[in-house]
Amino acid sequence: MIEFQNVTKIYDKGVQALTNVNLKIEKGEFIFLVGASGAGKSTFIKLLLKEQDPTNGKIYVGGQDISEISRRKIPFFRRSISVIFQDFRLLPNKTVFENVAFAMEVIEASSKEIRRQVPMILSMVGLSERASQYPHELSGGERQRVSIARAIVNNPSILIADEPTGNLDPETAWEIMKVLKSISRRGTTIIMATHAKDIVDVMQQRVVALEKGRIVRDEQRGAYDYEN
Ligand SMILES: Nc1ncnc2c1ncn2[C@@H]1O[C@H](COP(=O)(O)OP(=O)(O)OP(=O)(O)O)[C@@H](O)[C@H]1O
Repeated sequence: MIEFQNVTKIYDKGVQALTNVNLKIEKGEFIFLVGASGAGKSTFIKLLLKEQDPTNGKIYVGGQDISEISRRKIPFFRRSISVIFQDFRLLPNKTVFENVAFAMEVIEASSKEIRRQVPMILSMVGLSERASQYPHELSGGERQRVSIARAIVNNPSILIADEPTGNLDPETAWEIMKVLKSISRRGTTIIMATHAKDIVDVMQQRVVALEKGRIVRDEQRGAYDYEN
């Protein structure tokens, strides 16, 4: 469902962030993207989201060459891929319910659909009791669960998690991993960029390692295998 074919990205000023990257990711896979700072993880994610264009090579998502998506269709494309971040990025003046509902309002879902869908997703991430609270009234783990709820409420086929446990203590990080795993079991493809060695080692998922812009390792049930 995702395929990088010989993808190279050279930024202005000549920085070569990715070199001849070839990678196939099937629907529903859970992948850890690892590598030292500057190895090219964020570039990989930006190319996949079509925030940047590759200098060379092709990227296919759901069988479509994403370089051929017209400007007009980019918003629809972006709906199929959601992202969560280390710093949650919630709207501070909206409640938990409203933060999640907002993602549906943006795509013009009806209020009936919103009333049906948001409670269901909040229950999935274990936040039913927190619906009317504001982000500042929540723990870090709860905030990340809100951001996950918001990311999946419109049923994306791909969820990108960019260092999602980076701001969380180990126990809370594991709670978030359980939530991500349960989402992946529903068929959502998950790509998680991370430096969290413990998590990668215990989860035993596919590990793709980047080093200086090249894929140096791609293992099923892999380990982190790096010094942080
Ligand atoms: N917009 C840009 N313009 C020029 N160079 C860039 C740009 N973005 C990233 N780079 C460079 O490309 C290389 C890869 O960076 P990238 O952000 O993809 O790495 P990363 O693996 O995500 O690192 P981190 O773990 O620190 O987030 C680095 O050398 C970086 O300095």
